[in-house]
Amino acid sequence: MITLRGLTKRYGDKTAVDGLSLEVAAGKVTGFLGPNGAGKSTTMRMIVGLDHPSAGEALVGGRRYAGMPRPIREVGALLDAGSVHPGRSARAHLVAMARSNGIPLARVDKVLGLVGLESVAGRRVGAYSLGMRQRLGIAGALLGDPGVLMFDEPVNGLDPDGVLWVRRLMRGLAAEGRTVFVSSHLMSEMQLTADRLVVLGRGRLLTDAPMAEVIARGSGNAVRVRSPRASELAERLRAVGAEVRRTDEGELRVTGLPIDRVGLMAYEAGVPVLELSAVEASLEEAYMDLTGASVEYGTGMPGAEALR
Ligand SMILES: Nc1ncnc2c1ncn2[C@@H]1O[C@H](COP(=O)(O)OP(=O)(O)OP(=O)(O)O)[C@@H](O)[C@H]1O
Repeated sequence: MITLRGLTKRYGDKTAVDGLSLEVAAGKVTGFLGPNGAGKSTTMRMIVGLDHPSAGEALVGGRRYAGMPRPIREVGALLDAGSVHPGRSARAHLVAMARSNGIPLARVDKVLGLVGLESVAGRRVGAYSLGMRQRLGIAGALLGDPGVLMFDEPVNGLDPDGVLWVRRLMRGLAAEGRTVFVSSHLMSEMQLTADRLVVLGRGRLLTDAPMAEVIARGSGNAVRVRSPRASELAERLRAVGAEVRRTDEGELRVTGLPIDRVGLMAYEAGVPVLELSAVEASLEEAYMDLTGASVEYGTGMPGAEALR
């Protein structure tokens, strides 16, 4: 379990992490989300003692990282896949880590096999692709067989096969009772991987809740209806209190009315309907609703014409 109590990090007058208090439970995958610069990496760095909190504390299994005699046996982390010396081989890197942490060398081949790097383990890491470096970083996190694992953007640079592999790995580690804390900007992937979500915005906690609850709170559940007389239908739907948005020429997104009611109203009004479908709420929409006001480096969502 990871426990954060009033965790705060200031850089000059910038507060990167602002009074964060929460618990990341064992036996679950907890997704860590937030816009660029929200403070996710800084939080993870403080958990593994790479940054010192300006206030508050971060505990793993009730203890500070700095007080652990063999820390990588208790918490494994992939924070920056590019941090390995490029002249070293993957095996040499893992052997050095194992030696300095009292881990049997047999474990090196075990984790190389687990991440699928055994055939290239003797090659210089400098010649590795981004995806291979990610796999090596994951191998390093798993080396000490720790009960707590943290991954900062683990699927960054991985091909679809690698993304699926990471998802299965995270789920498997949680099923073994480990604490898995993982950050990502890929909402669709997170929706498939995490049980619970922690969302940050400008260093502050926006949400700490089960995945299903976060999605249900979003405005994603809706009805899509396509009609050549969309404006007329929109007017009728609004008149009974529905919220109606035009998403495309002749296409409406309706919230606040069940799908049958939308269909019946169109029928009663004699408005032709070309498509009527339920839109499943997605994490992406719920996330956008949650973080809209916290995006620091927003683009204002330009259309393609603005980029020409
Ligand atoms: N060493 C540092 N010195 C000064 N400011 C820093 C330092 N490290 C991080 N920051 C600032 O702290 C804030 C939080 O950064 P952090 O990297 O933790 O965010 P993040 O949520 O991981 O973002 P991203 O999704 O872009 O990786 C940012 O505004 C960043 O510029």
